[in-house]
Amino acid sequence: MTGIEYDDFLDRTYDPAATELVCTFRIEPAEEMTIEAAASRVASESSNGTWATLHVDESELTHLGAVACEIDESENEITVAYPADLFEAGSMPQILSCIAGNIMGMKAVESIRLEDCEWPESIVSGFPGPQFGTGVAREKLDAGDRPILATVPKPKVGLSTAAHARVGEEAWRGGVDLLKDDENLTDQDFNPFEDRLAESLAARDRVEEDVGERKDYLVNVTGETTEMLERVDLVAEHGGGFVMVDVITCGWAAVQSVRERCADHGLAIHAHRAMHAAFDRLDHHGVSMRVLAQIARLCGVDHIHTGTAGLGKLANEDTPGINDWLHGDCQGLKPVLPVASGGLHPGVVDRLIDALGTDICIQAGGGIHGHPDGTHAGAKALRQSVDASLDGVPLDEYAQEHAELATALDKWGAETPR
Ligand SMILES: O=C(COP(=O)(O)O)[C@H](O)[C@H](O)COP(=O)(O)O
Ligand SMILES: [Mg+2]
Repeated sequence: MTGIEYDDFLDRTYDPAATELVCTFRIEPAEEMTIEAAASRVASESSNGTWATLHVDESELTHLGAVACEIDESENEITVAYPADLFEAGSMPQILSCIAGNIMGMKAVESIRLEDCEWPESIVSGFPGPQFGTGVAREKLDAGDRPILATVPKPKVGLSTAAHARVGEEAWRGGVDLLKDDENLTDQDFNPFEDRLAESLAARDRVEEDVGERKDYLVNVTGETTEMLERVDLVAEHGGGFVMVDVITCGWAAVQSVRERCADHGLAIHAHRAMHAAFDRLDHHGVSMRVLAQIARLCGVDHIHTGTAGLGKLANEDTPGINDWLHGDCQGLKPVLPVASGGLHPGVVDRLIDALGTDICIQAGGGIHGHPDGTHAGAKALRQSVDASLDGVPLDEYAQEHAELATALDKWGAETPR
């Protein structure tokens, strides 16, 4: 018989093996508890320990205990190494039930935030990663090396199917690459899914024919999983190239199913992150956007929203740092295209590209449809602001020869909205 206690999960001299999943947490220990004691409880509860000392027959036990191995008292940061055998291959729900499960509500910590993960090959190999990733700019669209431009019709819900498709057509003709549904538009009576899909893709085909640039539609397939897979099939039947999924509200298991079905059809996945802030907005508790983006990449989305580096309407974590991770190597997975969205308009595009580079998608709703001369002019203004930024011409100078941009700058200046 052997006893398993909290102390067994702490070893400050331990050097994690390359096969282990290494997680960084920020923790606030409970009152009168040392950070070492709290760290060992985190490692214990998230692997194979519990609150009581256990007595187990060694011969019947696989050693799967995690080790709290680094503790930075000044930052309240701890590192925990998890043996690969703790995890079921290719199951994101099971991984999260370990590393972001009970520990999030454990009384041994006042608060706990999963900040970052280092994903070993042994775990990554169980996941597909993106099918296209940043390659969509050239494989599915004609964006070349410039940022992909996308727009979401506003109001976000309530437009009829015909109005929605018309707004999309105007935006495509004005120069955006992608029409996108909003996160809460799925299959409601005022704008049914299949009608919207058919009408929008018919409009896309007309525009492609006329302007000679490939365009596409990020149609929101979000729903119950079986329903969602049927919607994915419909997108393929109607000749679409992308689906959009609200990945946090659907859950990662559903995203994994959608990824598999999308591979059958060669469809790319645009990940909207509505509800992410419930996990990541507080800097001392929850799961960071960095980790959510990592999970999304493993599960295989091609685009994911990561914020605007503070230039939009929503609070952002470290957008440049997250984007660097999405663009960088992760055990050979394809890179993911980061999407900047939420309160963007032509007047902030130069600073956005300075902050995030060109390998991004720039998505604007109000910043296009709120243009005083309407959607077509708004789309032209956004494209002009990108062209000016890539040519290194100040926006106000470029606006002297580009009326749509001039009107947008008159309206919004370079302000960051709230
Ligand atoms: O509706 C919009 C953008 O509309 P608008 O351009 O009118 O603000 C997007 O759903 C969110 O901004 C997503 O934000 P994030 O990318 O931060 O998840
Ligand atoms: Mg939205």
